Parts: sequence; C-alpha cells; structure tokens
Amino acid sequence: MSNPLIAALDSADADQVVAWADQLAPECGHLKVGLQAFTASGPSLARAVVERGPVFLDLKLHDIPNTVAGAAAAVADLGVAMLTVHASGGPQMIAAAVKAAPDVAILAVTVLTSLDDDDMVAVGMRPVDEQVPRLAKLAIDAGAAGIVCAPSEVEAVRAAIGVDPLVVVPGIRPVGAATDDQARVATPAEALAAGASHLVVGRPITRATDPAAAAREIAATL
Ligand SMILES: O=C(O)c1cc(=O)[nH]c(=O)n1[C@@H]1O[C@H](COP(=O)(O)O)[C@@H](O)[C@H]1O
Repeated sequence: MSNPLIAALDSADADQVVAWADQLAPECGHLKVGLQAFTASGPSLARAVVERGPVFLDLKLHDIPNTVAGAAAAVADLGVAMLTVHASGGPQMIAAAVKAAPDVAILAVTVLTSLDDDDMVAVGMRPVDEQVPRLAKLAIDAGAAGIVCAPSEVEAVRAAIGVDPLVVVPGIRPVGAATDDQARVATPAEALAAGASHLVVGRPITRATDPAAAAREIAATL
C-alpha cells in the first residue's frame, strides 16, 4: 500500500510551510497546500512544496465552469498531483476542471467535515448521510478521480461509487487528540478500515513539537 497520509501544511507563513514540507515529505505520501498558505503566498509557495514532494492543492474551487476551468489549467502548470473543487458546483463544473487539468487528480469535496445535521438544516440541505453519497456519485459520474468526505460517511460513499475512486478523508484525530473545529471525526485506523484511500491530518501533526515524529506515530497505527 502506498503511504495514505496527507499532511495539511496550514500556515500563512511561507517559511513555516516549507520547513514542514522538508520535515514531512519523507513521512507522508502527499503534502497539502491549502487556502491559507496559497492565499498568503501563492503559486511560488506551491512550486516550492512541489520540489519537496507530491502536492495536494486544496483550493476547493466553486465557480462557473469557465472560471473553474481557467483556474484548474493554471493549477496544472504548477505540477501538483491533486486539486479540490466543491462537488456542489455541479457536474458541468467538475467536468470542466477534469478536462482543463487532465494530469491532476480532481477531488470533489462533498460536505465539509466541520458541518453537522443542524448546519445542513440551516443552509437548506439534506442530512449529511444523504447528501454525501449523492454528491460523491454525482462527482465520480462527472469524471472526478475521487471525493473528500468525513470518516463517518466512507462506507456509504464506497457503496455509492465502488472501490476504485480515491476517498480522501479529513477530520482525522488520533485517540485523545482535540477535535478543534471538526464536527465529524475518527481515528486514522478507523477511517482506513472504513475504506478511505487517503487521510488528511493537519494540527495533530503541525502542532506537535516534532511534526515528523507525530506523523511517524500516526503511520505506526495504520
Ligand atoms: O478538502 C479538505 O482537505 C478538507 C475538507 C473538509 O471537509 N474538511 C477539512 O478539514 N479539510 C481540510 O483538512 C485539513 C484538516 O486539518 P486539521 O483539522 O488540522 O487536521 C484542513 O486543511 C482542512 O482545510
């Protein structure tokens, strides 16, 4: 099995992100550059991380198909391995990203792991356990390489999309770790057992005194 661990390098400080990339590239299958780091430091930081390991660029694009296609083409030029879009942008938007960046694995985010059923009611959407498999199927049918969901939905998602697509799972917390702003969490081993192909872990690694050791400890539980 290839290394399923994705370290989320969430900081507005480019030097910190590069330092984490140096420490964590040997321990993790992918390095995630997200909205905070990319908004603060942009494509030059993404390129610096690409030089250190395979990059998951998590921009969660959500716009009209033409605009998303343009952004996805620009991302493809950075040499990243994975890119997120929001599944709720719809099949035409997802297909436009896939077509514009054929060498990048397009991942569709279903329902953010910070949301629970009360939040879904507030925004007028179906409950999490209905919405997530529905959006996952829609995204894979539109050509996405995989989806992003919380650990609690992985089994239902696998039933909806089968064994082949990537299922990337944030909301991962080692036993006893703080949940922070995540509403739907599980341990790394639980998420893998449910059928996740990749695990996204941020603060439990980056807040540690020794991030590489924290990543190794998580890998040892898998
Ligand atoms: O697309 C993501 O990676 C993502 C989707 C989602 O629904 N929830 C979620 O937490 N994430 C990202 O996963 C990471 C989780 O970080 P920690 O909560 O610190 O482990 C962050 O970088 C989030 O942006």
